[in-house]
Formats: sequence, structure tokens, C-alpha cells
Amino acid sequence: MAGFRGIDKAFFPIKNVSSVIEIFKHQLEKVSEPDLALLSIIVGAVENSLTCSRPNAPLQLCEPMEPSSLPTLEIHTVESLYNKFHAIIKSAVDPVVKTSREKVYATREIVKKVSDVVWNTLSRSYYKDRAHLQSLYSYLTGNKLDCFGVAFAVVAGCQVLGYSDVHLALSEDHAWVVFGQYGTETAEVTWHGKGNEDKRGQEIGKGVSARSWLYVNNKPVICTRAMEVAALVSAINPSLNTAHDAYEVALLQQELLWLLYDLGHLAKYPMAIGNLGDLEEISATAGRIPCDVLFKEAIASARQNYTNMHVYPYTYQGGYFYRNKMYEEAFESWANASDVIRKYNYSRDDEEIYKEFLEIANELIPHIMKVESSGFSANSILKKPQCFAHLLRFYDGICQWEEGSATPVLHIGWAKPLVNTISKFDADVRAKVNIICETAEDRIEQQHNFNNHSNGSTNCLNNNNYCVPKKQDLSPPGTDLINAIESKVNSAEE
Ligand SMILES: CC1(C)CN=C(N2CCN(c3ncnc4sc(C(F)(F)C(F)(F)F)cc34)CC2)S1
Repeated sequence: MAGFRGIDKAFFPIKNVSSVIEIFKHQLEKVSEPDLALLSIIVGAVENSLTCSRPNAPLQLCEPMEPSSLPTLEIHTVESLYNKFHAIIKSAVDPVVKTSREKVYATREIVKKVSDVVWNTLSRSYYKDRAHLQSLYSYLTGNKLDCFGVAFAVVAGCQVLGYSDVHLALSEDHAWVVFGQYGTETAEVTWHGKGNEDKRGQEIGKGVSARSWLYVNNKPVICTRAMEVAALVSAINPSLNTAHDAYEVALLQQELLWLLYDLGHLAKYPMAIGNLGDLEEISATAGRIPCDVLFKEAIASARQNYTNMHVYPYTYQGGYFYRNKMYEEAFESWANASDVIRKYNYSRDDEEIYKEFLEIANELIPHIMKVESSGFSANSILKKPQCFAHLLRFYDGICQWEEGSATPVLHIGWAKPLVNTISKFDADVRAKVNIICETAEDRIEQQHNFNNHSNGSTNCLNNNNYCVPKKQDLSPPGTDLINAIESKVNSAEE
């Protein structure tokens, strides 16, 4: 590793956002590979100084701050933490011998050892979901990391030891590492969720969990060093409290994401593009592409690189449309999200995406129906068969997600808002939706494509057609779905 000596000390002391940008630019363009520990300590220190109120800090005279000025970050603060991290890691595992001619690859034992040294230096008990626990600054000053932070620390630790083959692998709700000569070895290095025994050291889900959303059908984001920088930048958390963000931290995150975007390091990282889209919606950067284009790019990246097995690109976009009262477009994005989840089996590890669909179905869509059915207008979504088709596709995807799963998805809490929503559309509007039934063969082919990881999704045509993989049914569209759900509800109530 270049070590602390390697970086230009000229960038210190850090007093504003642009000097942090300069350090990242230097690391991403000038050195052989960006130093993950250094960059994580720097952004962690900046985030901590602006979001973690220090109760007994002397009330600083608030001299008029430049919008991009930061509390001064001295080189000795960063250098001592950087050297501390190197010492912790090297105390546990011997670094790669420099002189060795041939490339040395990590082994499962080495990865497990690095994971163990991080794991065993975490403080005994703390609230794991708290904000600002993602960086090495948090680890080195407070012995606290969240589940992403542990995985990141392991990769940064392996970089310190000289294992350039160890990389971060990211699904939409979990992180692990890949390593070895072909980058095909996998290992759990952190925990997931609450109350689950950690599987550290084990290979990634071979069993039933392989079909769960948590492992995205074996289509995770496999990071390069620069994409690991994008992950630590995405993990920057500007929130001061539930209501406010620290302006300078959000600005720093936004500018770093644009730097990474311009260098091409977000191209295969849909969630990072989505994060940038969210920041641009809040505060658009002059001369940059608009946020709706970023949300489309995230979807295109997921379709292109991950065989459309990721849900979040569609819920980033759906959330944008919803906040901007573009309800028909929101229905379409959510139906597209549902077309992804239908390909999976629901497992107990998928709570996060379950909560996402629950909020859409039971909060966001009912809110839209309420505001749309209060005012009467000719172009109300209640008059559009297209909207009804999107909603049927949305609900049907959730039903299909449940089919074949060991854990049920739907319960009475889903049925009431669902029936309430569908019944807001008049029969004459519903009748305009053509139900095209896929045959059983289509389903078998889809299943086959899922197992072979090909993008066999037979997406419905996005017009008034609505495809249901059901037997021919002449009753008005939606009834079948309502019957299916009501019968489940009745049995649940018995
Ligand atoms: C449409 C949404 C509800 C808005 N924000 C969403 N995020 C916020 C950012 N986010 C992320 N943004 C960038 N990279 C990652 S890696 C990752 C993870 F794999 F789950 C990890 F590492 F376990 F935490 C999560 C995540 C998770 C998903 S999804």
C-alpha cells in the first residue's frame, strides 16, 4: 500500500468541499488504486463533524460559513486514524510479501481472519441501525459499524494487506466479498437483519436463499476499487435528524457522486445512480442531466448488467413520480418493480423489500386514490384503463411472488386497500382492459429462464393489455385477483 506518505499532504488542512473533491480526484486518477481506508476516514470525519452534535462542544461563533466550507480537518487527525487501522489489520494478518514475483490471492482463511479482527474490535452492544456508523472513522473512533460498514472495512483491510483480488459484492440489502484468482470465490463477512445468526466465512447462499431477493438471483454488483469508493460515497449519510440534512454533507456527497459518474464508475451501480437522482431532485446541479434521466439510466443499467433482477431502480423512479404527482407514471414504475419481484420466492430475509411493497400498496396507492377520487376531472386516473392495467400487474406480481414461497406475503391488511383501490375504477373502465392469459408453457419457460439467469421476463405489453398467467377467465378483470385474495383472507379469518 502506498501508505500515508504516498498522498499529497498539500491537500491538508481540509477546509472545504472542493479540497475533499481534489483528494478523491487524485486518488481516482493519479494513484494505482484508490486508498479505501484514507477516503473512508476523511468522509467519515467530515460527516461526523457536521451531523453528530457534540454536546459539550464550545458554542462556535458562527462566522458566516461559505456554503461549501467545512470544519477544519487536520492531517494529524487523519494520519493517526489511518496508521491505527493499518496497525489493527497488520497485527492480525501478515501482509503479502512484496518481493513475491507472482500475484498472491487471498484465501477464505485470510478473509475470515480480517473479518474476525474487525468483528472482535466492535463494541459489545450498540444500536446497529443508527446513522453514521458506516465509515472507518466510526470504527476507529467509536468501535461501531453497521452491517455495510463491516463488509467495507474487511475489503479496506484486505487492501491494506495487499490483496487486490478481494472486492465488495452488493445486493439491494446485503454486502459480502468476492476473491480468488477469478474473483469467483464468495464469503459472508458481516451480519444481515435482526436476530439472524451471522454466516461469516461461508459461501454465499447455495440453498433456498439463492432464490430470495436478498441475493438478487446471483446478480450482485461486483465492485472495482473505484466502485468501492462509490459505495462509501453512497453510504455518506447527511441526515442531522429525522427532519433535516446537513447541507454541506449532502453537497459533498452530490459532488463526489458526479465525479464518480463522470469517470464512469457508476455505470454498473444502479443504486448509486438512484442516490444521485434523489439528491438532484432536491437540489439540481446547473448544467447536469435532470434527475428523471438519472432514474431511467439506473433502470437501463439494471436491465443491461443484472438481467433486470433488481427492484430498487423502479422504486427510485416510482418514488420520484409519486412526489411529483405523476401518478400514472408511478403506477407503471411500481408495476415494473412488481414484475421483478414476481420472479423471486419470498423468504424471511426479504423483509426490507416486503416493507417497500407494503408501503406502496397500503400507503402510497391509497393516498393517490383518495386525492384522485376527491376532485372530479375527466382525465382522472380513475378513467384510465391503462392505470387499472398497471395496478393489476402490480398486485399480480406480489401474488406471484408469494406463489411457491415458504413464507406467505399477503394478509388481510393487504386485501382491504387492494379491494378499495380496484373498486374505485368503474366497470366500463375495467372492461377496457384486455386480459391476455399466458399459458402454462409460458410460465415453465419463465421459470427455466430464471434458473438459467437469463432475462426471460415476458413483460406485459405496456398498453391496455394485462397479462395474467391464469386460466381463461371471462369475469371482469381483477375479479379473479380479488377472489384469490378474499378467499385467502376468509381462510385467515376462520
Ligand atoms: C428506492 C429506495 C427506497 C430509496 N433508497 C434506497 N436505497 C438507499 C441506498 N442504498 C444503497 N445505495 C448504494 N449502495 C448500497 S449497497 C446496499 C446494501 F447492499 F444493502 C448494503 F451494503 F448492505 F447496505 C445498499 C445500498 C439502499 C437502497 S432504495
